[in-house]
Amino acid sequence: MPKATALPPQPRKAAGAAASTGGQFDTRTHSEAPVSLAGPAVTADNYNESVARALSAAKAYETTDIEEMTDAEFDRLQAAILSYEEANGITPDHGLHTAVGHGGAAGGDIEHATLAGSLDKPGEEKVIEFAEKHPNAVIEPKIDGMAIIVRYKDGRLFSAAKRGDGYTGENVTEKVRGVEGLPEVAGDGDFEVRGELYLNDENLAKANAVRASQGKDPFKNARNGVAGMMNKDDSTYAGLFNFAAYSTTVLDGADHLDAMDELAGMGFTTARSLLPQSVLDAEDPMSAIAALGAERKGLGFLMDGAVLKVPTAAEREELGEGTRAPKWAVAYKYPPVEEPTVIEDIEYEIGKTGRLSIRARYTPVDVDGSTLEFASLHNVKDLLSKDIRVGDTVMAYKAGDIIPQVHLPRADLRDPSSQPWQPPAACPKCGGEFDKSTELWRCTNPECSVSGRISYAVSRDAGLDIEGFGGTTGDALIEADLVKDVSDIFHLSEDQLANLKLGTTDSGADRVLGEKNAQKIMAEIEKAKAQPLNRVITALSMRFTGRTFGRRLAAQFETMEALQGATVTQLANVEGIGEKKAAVIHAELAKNAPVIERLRAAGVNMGAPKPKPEKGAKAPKLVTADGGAMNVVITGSLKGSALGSLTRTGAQELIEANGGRAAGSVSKSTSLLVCGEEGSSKWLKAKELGIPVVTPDEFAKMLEDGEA
Ligand SMILES: NC(=O)c1ccc[n+]([C@@H]2O[C@H](COP(=O)([O-])OP(=O)(O)OC[C@H]3O[C@@H](n4cnc5c(N)ncnc54)[C@H](O)[C@@H]3O)[C@@H](O)[C@H]2O)c1
Ligand SMILES: [Zn+2]
Repeated sequence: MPKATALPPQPRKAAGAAASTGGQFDTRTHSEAPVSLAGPAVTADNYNESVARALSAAKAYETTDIEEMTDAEFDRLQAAILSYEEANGITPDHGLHTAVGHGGAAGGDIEHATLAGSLDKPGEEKVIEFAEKHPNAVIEPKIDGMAIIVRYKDGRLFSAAKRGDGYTGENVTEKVRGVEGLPEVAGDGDFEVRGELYLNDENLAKANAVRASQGKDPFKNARNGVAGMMNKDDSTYAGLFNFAAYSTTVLDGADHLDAMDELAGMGFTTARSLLPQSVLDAEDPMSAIAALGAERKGLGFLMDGAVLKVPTAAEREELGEGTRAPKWAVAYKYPPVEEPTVIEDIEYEIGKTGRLSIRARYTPVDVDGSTLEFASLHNVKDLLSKDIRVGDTVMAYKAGDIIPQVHLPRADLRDPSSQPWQPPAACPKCGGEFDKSTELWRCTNPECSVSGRISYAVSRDAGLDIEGFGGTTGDALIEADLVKDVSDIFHLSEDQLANLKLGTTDSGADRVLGEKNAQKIMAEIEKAKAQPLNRVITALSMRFTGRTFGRRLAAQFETMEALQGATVTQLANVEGIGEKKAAVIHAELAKNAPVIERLRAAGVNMGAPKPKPEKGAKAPKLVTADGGAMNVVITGSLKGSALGSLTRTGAQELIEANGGRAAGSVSKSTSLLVCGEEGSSKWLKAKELGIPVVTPDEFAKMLEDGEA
């Protein structure tokens, strides 16, 4: 079971960022040493098993959409195997380091004219060395998909094959006809084009829509998508690929750049044409590589590296081919954008708006240049559907390069005794109940969050009755720190409201409250300044000053000043309050003095002493024969009656303004029941106790005529 950890308040984030995740956590990265999941070194004990694991992963990688490990994990495992073999003089025959495909690919029925090899990825130092040795080398994007070798005969697409084992490959001709960037007709000659079959974001989305319609999980990424789609016998994904060429025999003996231009002229997409080219500076090749890498996000397709190539045919000939890759090119692979790590805890926080945010804390891990430690987990539903558990191995990545996320819990690495995560039963901050009506759970305790307090303060029934202030608008004001307590409402400017950011539109523009709405709310705020004192007291959201006590305190002290000056004993004498509550209210009043002062400064009603009844003035209407206040209970709907415009609190205020006392339930001490529904439980009780019952209309008349 994950333990619930209530966090100390976190530094604020921009409202937009918080809104996009529903999260409140500070997601800054962290500087502890990252974890490496390289696994144990390869030893005599695990050598065979390590090779088998690598071969199995390579096979799955080549022929299915299943990724048994990440590329970085695979590369580390392969390097560990190689170094064990070198240290022990082993000459392996498993094919993991030879030809292509890391032993994963089988040959096929199409023979390649020349070796369809891989690319050497020698690491930064060797890449720099290569650039220094070949100052005329060009740089181009390395697209992450699947290599295909396409042959044209008389200018018509004749065959297409996978790379296979480097010598022969599977025939995929019919699968690639009609693919974007790969024309069916090109000139009139015989030639070969090699290039990458890949998925841009648009085609990945389309392919995933196909999968969704078949009830299948989406592809994990575009690379796995291509492998999975090429493996299918059906034509479900026909046309949903992209193609970009990176080598050709179309111009015999020509410079690489000319050959690529020629292809582009024939209607091919070339790898070079996909990205604005940076020029390779032999003195500082890494800066050009970094510049190309900086374009990675927002490209709309996967690019996993940069390729440095010697462009002239003569030099290529001279340098020749290695056993698995040409010697005239090298690739630099960009650091992975996600890394595996282990979830250590699932943590909760209740934000200012009362929303539950959930995040995972995991073993710190280096991803694309920063160390990550936390991931936003969105909402309860999302977390349950992903089935992420404490102890799980997950992939950590940066979403939009700011807010880290995790995905893909690895069921195969899961401790068999691990338990599914359980959402918290109650608010971890106050123990209150959750409102689960939307995906972002919210604590319903008004005292638990700023938002809870503010929505209570502006509510029509209990508070200052300010319309248009709840929901999104209220939350946005709170997120933007424009409203921290009720007094801030009365110091808002029309400009602040008009420019309040409520979210973003579909096209990414800011959605603001706007002038018209701002004017309406300003008018509501102005009107609220005249609300009766009892509502102002209640709107302060102090403990024990809800509707009923708000009214009793207002009736007793008449002005805010008098209430603030009241001693604990004076407060305790108010009906129903008593010593204990009085001490709390006294302390709350002192604590809220600055808020009250700001309300006063804004012109909010602070009450006025009641004028002494003049001689001959009418006596209050709701008094008993012995001069005490009548206990009046109002129940049922007031709609359609003479009291129809009143809320429950409004009706209770009316009773008290007429000298009565509003009560909630019928008992022996009830003097009168106002009830429009014969036969209701209160009506029956009143009849049973012999208490007079009047309809709302009769009651309104009573107050007019003074016939109580
Ligand atoms: N996750 C796994 O389980 C798993 C298993 C096996 C291999 N792999 C990954 O596969 C990769 C190894 O495959 P590889 O040997 O084919 O190397 P590679 O795919 O990294 O590089 C060679 C390929 O790059 C492609 N390419 C893209 N743009 C190019 C351009 N502009 N010019 C030239 N070539 C371009 C070509 O298809 C070429 O065949 C490694 O990254 C490894 O991590 C992963
Ligand atoms: Zn709470």
